[in-house]
Amino acid sequence: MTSVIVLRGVSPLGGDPRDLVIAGGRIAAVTPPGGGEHTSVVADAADGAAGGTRRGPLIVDGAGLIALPGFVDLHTHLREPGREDAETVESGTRAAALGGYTAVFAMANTDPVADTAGVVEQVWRLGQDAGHCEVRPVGAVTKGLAGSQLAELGAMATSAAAVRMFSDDGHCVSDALLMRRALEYVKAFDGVVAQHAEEPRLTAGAQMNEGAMAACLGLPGWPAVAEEAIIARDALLAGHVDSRLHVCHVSTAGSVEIIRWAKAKGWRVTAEVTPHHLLLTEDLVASYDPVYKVNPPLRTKADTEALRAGLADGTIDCVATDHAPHAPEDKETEWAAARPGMLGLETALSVVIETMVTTGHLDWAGVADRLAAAPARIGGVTDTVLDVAQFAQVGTPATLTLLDPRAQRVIDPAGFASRSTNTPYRGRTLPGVIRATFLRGRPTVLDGKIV
Ligand SMILES: NC(=O)N[C@@H](CC(=O)O)C(=O)O
Ligand SMILES: [Zn+2]
Repeated sequence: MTSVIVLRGVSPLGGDPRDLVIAGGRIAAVTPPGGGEHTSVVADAADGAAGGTRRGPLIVDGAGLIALPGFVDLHTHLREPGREDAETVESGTRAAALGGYTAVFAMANTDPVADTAGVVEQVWRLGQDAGHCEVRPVGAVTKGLAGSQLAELGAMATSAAAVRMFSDDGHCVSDALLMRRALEYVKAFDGVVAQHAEEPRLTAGAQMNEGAMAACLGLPGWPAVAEEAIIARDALLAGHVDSRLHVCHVSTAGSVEIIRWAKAKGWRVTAEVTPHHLLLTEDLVASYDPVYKVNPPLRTKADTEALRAGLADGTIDCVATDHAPHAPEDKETEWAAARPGMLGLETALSVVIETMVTTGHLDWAGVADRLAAAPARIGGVTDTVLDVAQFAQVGTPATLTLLDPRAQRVIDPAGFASRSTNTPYRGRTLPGVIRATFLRGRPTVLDGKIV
């Protein structure tokens, strides 16, 4: 594979077209778009950057494509070890690269649970071997996700996987003292505790959002307050011990208000929203199709609107997919028995365009911040720019994705790289197609296909 690449006529952050020359894993030159006799200028720049060895750069026709920094997903379930039938590190990171991602945080609710240095190192190594994107393992907060004893946080932080984010996701750390201790402990290595905010006593037996729709469908409700009470408590704890809290998959308007309040206090609280909570609402549950079953549940239109506004104004820092693959026997069953969770990696950008760009909530620089720079800051990812203003400048890492904002596609999981098919968007036409992804100057996706 050639080490010099020229991206011809791409629009960084949706701005004026440029030729980007990539060499040595970084942006080596940025020039006005060439073509014709300008080719040699670009090729010369590439040669210079490559140390004078002419190997013939790989030319990528980027006309009409927008270049954004590679996306960072703070919330991915890769299912390995334990449920390799639903997803593996290899298949999940392929899905990630095809979705424009260059780094994913692999959640700890595997089997065995990622609560020791051994398991997080195993996942990290599998990610290195697959090579489709960076894999950053998330360590469990409590042993076995059981919520009673802290896991070996320090051992995971100092392991080869260098864990910085800890979460019992799938479960809430509901014990306030344990949550306080975890927040205090991770300060030693600038870690962050990512909370799945769900007061379990308020959600026992819950099957969907609590409200009129649940009453109508005869399903036990999952009230907004079960999420909001934990977020408020944890924000207070994070403020009290001056540590970093990250709130997973925020789903209610009230949660947005609480996070806005916590940030105004100056506490170190960050938050993510999933694509599905930006787009989908609880009425879909009327079909009783378990593809719409997810934790936290799909909420109301008013909630989606508050989430969009919160993401637009930065109250919610970033988008995270909560990519949750499930095998057919766990998902394609009756509603009450089905596992919660939906796929996200291969459709996230499209849903963000549909809900945030088309609606005028975010421009492309805003998308770059919410999908790449902000999660990189929260997770401590260094290959992605931490400030979108630094993107596509000479010397910055060539970790980026190229997308066609005008192309539409009909979502069909048969074409997904994921091993699972539980997408709630099957049959929908959505905008935006990823054409290429580069990780430190190396193509992971070209022409919409894994390299
Ligand atoms: N979101 C879900 O509905 N499910 C996730 C767990 C989680 O993120 O809470 C899973 O692991 O399947
Ligand atoms: Zn969760």
